[in-house]
Amino acid sequence: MITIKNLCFSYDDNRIIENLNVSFNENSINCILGSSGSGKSTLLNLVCGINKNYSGIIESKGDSFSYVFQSPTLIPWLTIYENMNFALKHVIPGADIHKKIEHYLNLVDLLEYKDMFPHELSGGMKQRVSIARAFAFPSNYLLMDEPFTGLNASLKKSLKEIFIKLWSMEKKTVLLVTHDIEEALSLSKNIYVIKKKPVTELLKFSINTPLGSEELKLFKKQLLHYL
Ligand SMILES: Nc1ncnc2c1ncn2[C@@H]1O[C@H](COP(=O)(O)OP(=O)(O)OP(=O)(O)O)[C@@H](O)[C@H]1O
Repeated sequence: MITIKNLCFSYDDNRIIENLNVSFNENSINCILGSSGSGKSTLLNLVCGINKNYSGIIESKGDSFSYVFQSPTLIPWLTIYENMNFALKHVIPGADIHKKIEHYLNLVDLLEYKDMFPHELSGGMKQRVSIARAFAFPSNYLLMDEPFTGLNASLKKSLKEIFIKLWSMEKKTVLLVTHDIEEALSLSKNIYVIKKKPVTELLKFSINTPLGSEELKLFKKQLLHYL
């Protein structure tokens, strides 16, 4: 569970978050939806401790995080296998690491590419490595910042399927930020909408039963109102 109490944060005079109270469901996918510049990445950076000068309380049990960003952050001079190894070598015992890397690369259908370098892979393949690395890392939380943005529709669909497959096998508490309503609806039952800047509240929508097409249209219209 991630719980945020009375959180305030500014970049100099630019107030981004003002007295925010929110908690996110454990072992579920929580999508944070907001327009560009509304403070989504800032909030993720606060949760994982990159942004430090805040007031208020951010509680997260376990405090270990994996990340997937919009552009895959792979080290160019290391192979795919070595990139995985680099991220995991301090947190996974030496005897287990080889099996673990191969297991996760296999899950994202990239085992045969393990000795290639990032520049030899497509954008979608590199993002699959990022997803494999994020799940291989022994963390409680997975923070995803626009992980499917900028990819074409079929690539986006297959990456989302891979993400859901790994998450269903090993549930982590996911905070995924996006400005894409369709993406949020396709990934999560828990959608938190940033209404405006500064962020004073996240409007929570829980979708527990599948929506009919008319309900869905209405719901999207309601969400668009905030974006
Ligand atoms: N390191 C920084 N220093 C100063 N201002 C920043 C910094 N990072 C972000 N900002 C400002 O904070 C505000 C929120 O930025 P943030 O990146 O959190 O928004 P976002 O919702 O993630 O946007 P996008 O969807 O475009 O990535 C913006 O006005 C931005 O200019």
